[in-house]
Amino acid sequence: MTQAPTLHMKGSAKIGDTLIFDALDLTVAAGQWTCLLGSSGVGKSTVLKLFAGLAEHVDFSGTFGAESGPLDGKIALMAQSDLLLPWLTVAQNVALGARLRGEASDAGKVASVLDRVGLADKSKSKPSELSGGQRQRVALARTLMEDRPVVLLDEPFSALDAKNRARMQELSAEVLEGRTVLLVTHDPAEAARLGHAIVVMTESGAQTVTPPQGAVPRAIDNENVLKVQAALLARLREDA
Ligand SMILES: Nc1ncnc2c1ncn2[C@@H]1O[C@H](COP(=O)(O)OP(=O)(O)OP(=O)(O)O)[C@@H](O)[C@H]1O
Repeated sequence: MTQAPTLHMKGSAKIGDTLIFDALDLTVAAGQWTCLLGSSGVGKSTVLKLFAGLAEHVDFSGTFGAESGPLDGKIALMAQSDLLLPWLTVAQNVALGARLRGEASDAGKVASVLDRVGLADKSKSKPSELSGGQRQRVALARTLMEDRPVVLLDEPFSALDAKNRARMQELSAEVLEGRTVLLVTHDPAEAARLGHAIVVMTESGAQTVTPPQGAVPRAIDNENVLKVQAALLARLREDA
């Protein structure tokens, strides 16, 4: 894998005549998890789409990118909607990246990743035969298949039950260790568990919140994790 870069974004974004965010100054440190929270509609997904080069509809003024050079081919994005292709099986959807690049897919790796997300028995199913949480785990598996130094995750665990959410957080932290990860989440507990850095986005910028100490994923019942979770929830309620 190429060295994981630091990302930055500084500026404002409009869609048509509507200002989406202003004076944003965001740094996503190399090889770490940065968790981005904030009210619905404040522009979190727009930030991810800008980094991924998928925001043609957005009028951005400012600078963004990696200090080390172009991001082309370095990013894996897991979007909010799962974007599974309905005519492909689960295994074929997980292998889609390789297929789109005209490469042979690694069947062993696909089987292993599906096993780790708990869907080994669904590999031949079509997306329409899955629950919402199962579909989200297929989309996560597809993202984890990609060997990219930058990984952008837009509410990747939002549809999961509590047990699977904890498991998928742990799996993602393990598989994505050393990569630059920007995770959009509405869940203060998730941010306190996974964030090396925690950023709350508002219409007028971004404020950092000090994360708990310790390696990620942190224990859910750790006293400092619970304290940061509570402080973060209070902070988010101020913006509501
Ligand atoms: N294609 C589009 N055309 C017009 N407006 C858009 C488009 N995409 C997003 N928006 C608007 O831009 C704003 C920011 O959207 P974005 O999806 O980035 O917010 P978000 O913070 O990720 O929200 P949520 O937490 O609800 O997912 C919203 O007001 C949304 O309505």
